[in-house]
Amino acid sequence: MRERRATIRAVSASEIFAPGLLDGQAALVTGGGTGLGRAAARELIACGAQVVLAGRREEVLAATAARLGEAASIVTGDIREQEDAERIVATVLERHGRLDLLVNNAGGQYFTPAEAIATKGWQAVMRLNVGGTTRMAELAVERAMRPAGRGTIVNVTLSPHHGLAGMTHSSAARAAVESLTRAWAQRWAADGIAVVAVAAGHFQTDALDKYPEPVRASVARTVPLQRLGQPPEHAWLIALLASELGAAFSGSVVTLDGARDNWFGPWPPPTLADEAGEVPTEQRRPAATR
Ligand SMILES: CCCCCCCCC/C=C/C(=O)SCCNC(=O)CCNC(=O)[C@H](O)C(C)(C)COP(=O)(O)OP(=O)(O)OC[C@H]1O[C@@H](n2cnc3c(N)ncnc32)[C@H](O)[C@@H]1OP(=O)(O)O
Ligand SMILES: NC(=O)C1=CN([C@@H]2O[C@H](COP(=O)(O)OP(=O)(O)OC[C@H]3O[C@@H](n4cnc5c(N)ncnc54)[C@H](OP(=O)(O)O)[C@@H]3O)[C@@H](O)[C@H]2O)C=CC1
Repeated sequence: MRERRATIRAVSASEIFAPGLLDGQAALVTGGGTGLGRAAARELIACGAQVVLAGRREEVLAATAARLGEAASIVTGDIREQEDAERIVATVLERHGRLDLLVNNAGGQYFTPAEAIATKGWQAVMRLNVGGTTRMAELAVERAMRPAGRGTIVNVTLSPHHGLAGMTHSSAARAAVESLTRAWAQRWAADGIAVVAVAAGHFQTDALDKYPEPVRASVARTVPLQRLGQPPEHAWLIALLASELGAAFSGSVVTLDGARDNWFGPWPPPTLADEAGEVPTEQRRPAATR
């Protein structure tokens, strides 16, 4: 069996963790087809886990799974919808009979001044980042982790510790996820479940292409390391938290932001505002790709 796996292995061994760190584990990564989710899935597989990638776009998930090999499989669904979320968790259990790790990675927002956020836009960001994250966590606990008496939930958030003046909806949503992480860690401790949040700074994924160019250009220069985070660095932290050490972090928010946070300074940002004080906003994704 070992030999067979070696011949069909699509993901090379972890660069930093011992082989077999996560052997036998089943993981669910929401938003696993792209960016940080894809990198996490790759590292979890490199450490021995079986990984189910969830998201709304089948072609994106399928392309990633093809690159990751047979330890990866996909399930489509929208985590904002209860039926979809239930089906996602049920699919993991049908395939693997267990769910050891939920990486609650699907999330996002758009960049715009607070006063320009429509009620519907505020609700859209809350439904995804707070509602979707909560729904997935509760389903994973009820259907898989509590019955098994073990499990780990990693909530991927973006670090809002200075407040996100250009994304106030996400600032509130991510702060809520941090608070929920602490509360869930207490609530589910007796069930053997660890809950941790990873508060990320700026990582070089395709998703950053959607932010206004002047914003992107200025960011790397303001990180002490003078560079953006790389997805494998984020993925290594996810794998570490999936290991036995994860339990010791339960209730913690681990900040991985190069000491930059996602925001600092006044509004409007002097480097972005034009003479009238206007700041570039974000274009919407074309409907077909949303
Ligand atoms: C280095 C660089 C550093 C850049 C600066 C700092 C970056 C910090 C680092 C963080 C990086 C990341 O998080 S990177 C990850 C980014 N990835 C994502 O954001 C992907 C997921 N995001 C999304 O799907 C969307 O942003 C989200 C709003 C959450 C959901 O969109 P949907 O269209 O599905 O939402 P719906 O429920 O249909 O509601 C749509 C309503 O939302 C509002 N709305 C949605 N997009 C809008 C937009 N662009 N401008 C205005 N309004 C918008 C409108 O009111 C819409 O109503 P109508 O007008 O009536 O339709
Ligand atoms: N890149 C960065 O610098 C940072 C990113 N983050 C956070 O990390 C996470 C991943 O970011 P990143 O990889 O860069 O960005 P992406 O936009 O590539 O990732 C978002 C993923 O979530 C999926 N998704 C979005 N909405 C839903 C939904 N309603 N149901 C199911 N899946 C959904 C998307 O797939 P699909 O559209 O097919 O559903 C996509 O795969 C996000 O939560 C992001 O906010 C935090 C800090 C920094």
